[in-house]
This record gives sequence, structure tokens and C-alpha cells, in this order.
Amino acid sequence: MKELWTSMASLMAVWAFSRTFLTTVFPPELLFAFTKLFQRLFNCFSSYCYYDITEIEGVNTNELYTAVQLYLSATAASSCSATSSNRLSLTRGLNSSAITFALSHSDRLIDEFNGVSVVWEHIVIPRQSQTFSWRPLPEEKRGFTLRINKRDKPYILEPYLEFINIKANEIRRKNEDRLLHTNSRGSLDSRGHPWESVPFKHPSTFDTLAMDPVKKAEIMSDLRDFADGQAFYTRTGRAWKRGYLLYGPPGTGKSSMIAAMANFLKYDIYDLELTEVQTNLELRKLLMKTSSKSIIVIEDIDCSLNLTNRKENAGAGDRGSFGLFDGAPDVETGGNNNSVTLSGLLNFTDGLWSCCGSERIFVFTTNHIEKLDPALLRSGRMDMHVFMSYCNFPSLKILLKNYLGCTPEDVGTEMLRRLEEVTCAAEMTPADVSEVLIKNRRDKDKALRELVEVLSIRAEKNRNGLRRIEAEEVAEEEEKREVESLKEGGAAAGGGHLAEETWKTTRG
Ligand SMILES: Nc1ncnc2c1ncn2[C@@H]1O[C@H](COP(=O)(O)OP(=O)(O)OP(=O)(O)O)[C@@H](O)[C@H]1O
Ligand SMILES: [Mg+2]
Repeated sequence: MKELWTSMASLMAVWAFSRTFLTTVFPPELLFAFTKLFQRLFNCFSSYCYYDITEIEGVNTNELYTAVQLYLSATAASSCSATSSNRLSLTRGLNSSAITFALSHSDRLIDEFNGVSVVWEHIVIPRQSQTFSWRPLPEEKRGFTLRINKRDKPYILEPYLEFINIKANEIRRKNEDRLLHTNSRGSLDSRGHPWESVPFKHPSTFDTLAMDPVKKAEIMSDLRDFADGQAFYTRTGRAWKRGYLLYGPPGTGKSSMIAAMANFLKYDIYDLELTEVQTNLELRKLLMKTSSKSIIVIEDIDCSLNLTNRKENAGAGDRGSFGLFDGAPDVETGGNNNSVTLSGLLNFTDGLWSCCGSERIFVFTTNHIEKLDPALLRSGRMDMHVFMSYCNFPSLKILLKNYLGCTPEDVGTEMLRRLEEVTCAAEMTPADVSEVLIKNRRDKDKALRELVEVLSIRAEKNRNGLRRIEAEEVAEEEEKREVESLKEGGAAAGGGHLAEETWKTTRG
């Protein structure tokens, strides 16, 4: 034993000496070239292929890396013995409800696919300090290396990666961990991502959403078609994205509808705060960092964007028409780049950049559709315009069911008739109706009585308001008529005077 240790020590000493000798005698470039050559020689004789999957690819997060991470996490969890060490790191991310098993640095995992063994290795290396970078990058470079036997590669690589993607999507859906991302000015997280994320756990669903059932079914079927439409979008040469414009008075459920959409499709939400974005270029970077299967939301678009920018920036020619050259003056030609313009935004929703990423839904909301630039409303720009209206009778029945657990039978025919009479005329938002119901939810009868009362008062007020407006209009009309007739009388008198004058002149 003692001899063994002595020879080990001698070997280490020789190794240390040779290293020092080599680094002193040969310049580092030569050593690097030598190492590369050695690697190539090794690769020629090796019977394996190696594939690197890095976390960040160019400017984008590599979605394959995330997929592999999820897949290996599940594999590592199910068979700890497949890993090179008995130690796995367990994490539960801030935004996740699931425990993740992760390989630590240089850990290996043996996986099997279609009877073929492959080896995964997780590589983490410190990033060299950069002199300049247009965006801060994580301090460490992370990546997976996949080792496959050369003879297995032709028939295993593609199906294996496809299988990993499918599995990762399944795991994602199972965890149902969806995120709500938001941006704030100039803030980047430790990994250089411009979005801050929190778990998205909004309880709104299409079941709880009070709106016309026919319209609701139409929207749900549209969303379903979109999510299942990959083949359709590819076949028709369209970018796989869809735009919805939700408009209506405050409290009619626009934000609730967005949450319901996300819960229905199990998509993440990117809540884009446009007022925090300073330039079109920044906007482009933010949108490039959104993942697929997500809803990109811009609330109150009329307040977020200076819509006059477009007209000011449009300049000559057809730039204002948002064709192929949308946004071109802002970035490509180095034109006005100091603000976010509608043109810059639309370039992502339906311009050239719309194909960047896939399976994305854009939702814009506004309380004042009349304030929006007609270019935004033009057909084909936003695929669906959804008017979120005041509470009508079908919506009211949904709210009664949600808040009081009452079916129409429970409410009774007489009460239903009274509610139906006043609901539309009251022009109350679902938010206002909900307030009355929440307050009295413990006493259904009281809730219904108060609801009828409130609705009736509002309906009466509206009718009075309407009567007053009508009366004002009638008075205005009468006043106009009087002025007209006075003018006519004056003109007739003036005309007579003129005729008299003319006659006098002629005679004179
Ligand atoms: N159609 C609806 N169905 C169910 N609940 C609704 C509906 N509309 C409003 N509510 C209730 O009212 C509250 C406010 O609704 P929400 O924030 O979705 O309105 P909004 O249209 O987005 O308003 P704003 O224009 O002010 O943003 C929600 O918490 C929700 O409970
Ligand atoms: Mg809202």
C-alpha cells in the first residue's frame, strides 16, 4: 500500500512538472492549437459523436436546452442509478410547484432510447469576462453534451430529440406551471432575461366568465383551432400567431378573459408594459425573448402608446401603411429610434418579425376603441375583435351561478322576469353586479332582492338620463327651427327692401 502511494505521488509530481514545463516553453496559442489537433485526432479514432446543447444560442434562450433539462430531470428522478454520481441536486424554483432533479457540473446520465444507450453530460463553465456585450449574459455557460455511438446516430438522433421535446411538453403540461412575465425598465435578471416572472395562478376560466354563451363558444373554438393549427399555418404559409382586440368599458372582464384564455390553453402570459419600453429596438429584444405557447398582452393600448408617433414617423410614401417596410425607418435604416411606435409594434404582430417564435397570441385591450389608430383596426390586423359589454341577462345568469350557486330554477320565474326586465337597461358592468352578489353571498334572497333594486335604480336613472337627453335634443331642434324661421323672415324683409332699392335705382 505504501508503495502504491509513493508511485502515485511520483506520477503527480511528473505531471505537474511536465505541465509547468510545457506552459513555460510553449506559448499558449501553440498549446491551444496542439490540444485542438489532439482532439481532432481523438475524434477521428473515437467511435462516438458528441452534440453540444448550450443554454443560450446567439441572442435567444435555446428551447432545446430547456426541454432536455426537463426531460433529464424526470429521467434522473426515476432512476438515480443511471447517473454517474449518487448525488442529484433538488430544486423547487420560485416559479414552480414541482421539484426538479438536476445534474450538477460534469455529472453524467445514461439514457436508453429504442434499445440504444446514450450518455448525457452537464457542463457548467465560468464565462470569461467580456469587454463588451449588448446585454449582460449569465456568469456561467451551461450546456448538455450528448454522446451517441457513431453507428447508432443515423437512425436515433432525430427521433430521440423529437421524443425529448414531446416528453418535455408533457411534463410542462403536467406540472401546469405557467408563468406571468412582466418587464420593467432596464431590469435584467441574473441570467440576463429582460422579463421578471411569477407563477400564474389566476382562477378565471371560461366557465366563470360572464358573457354571451354564443360569443364565448366562438372564442373557445377559435382558440382551440389556433392551438391545434400548426399544420394549417405551415400549409398556408402564415406565421403561427393570432391577435385579439378586447374592448369595452372598465370592469366588463377584459383582463379576466385574458386569464381565462391562458388557463384554457395552458399558455404563459407576457404582460408587456409598453410605457417601460423606450425604443423599438428594446421592444424587439423583449419580444424575441418570449417563449412559444404564450399570450403577449398589452393592456390599455390607447394609453400605452403615443399613436401619433406613427403618423409623425410615417413621413413620405407608404410607410404609414405597415407593409413589408413597417418599422424599417426605426431600426434598419437608423432612422428615428428614440420611441416605441405603433409601426414597431405591428411589425411583430404581423410584419416580418411575426414569424420570430411560434404559437403566440397577441391580446390588446382598450376602453376606447374609437381612440385607436385605424391601422390597428384594419381587417386582418387583429384577427378577432371582441366587445366586452355591460352585463346582459345571459351573463347575469352565469354570475348568479358563480356567486350564489343559483340555477334559474332556484331563482324562480317571477324574480327572473324582473331581473330580465331591468338588466340591459341598467347598463351595469359584471364587476358592479359581482360586488352586489359578493356582499350578500351568504343570503341568496337578500342578494337577489338587492340586485333587482340596484338594477332598477340604474335602469330608471338611465331612462331619466335618456329622457333628459331627448328633451334637450327636442329643445335644441326647436331652437334651431326658430332661428331658421327668423332668418327666413329677415331675409324676406331684407329681400323686399332690396327690391325696393333696386326699383328706386332703376327709376332714378
Ligand atoms: N365578464 C365577467 N365575468 C366574470 N367576472 C367579471 C367579468 N367582468 C368583470 N368581472 C369581475 O370584475 C373584476 C374586474 O374585471 P376585469 O379586471 O376583468 O375588467 P376589465 O374589463 O379588465 O377592466 P379594465 O378595463 O378596468 O381593465 C374581476 O375581478 C372579475 O371578478
Ligand atoms: Mg383590465
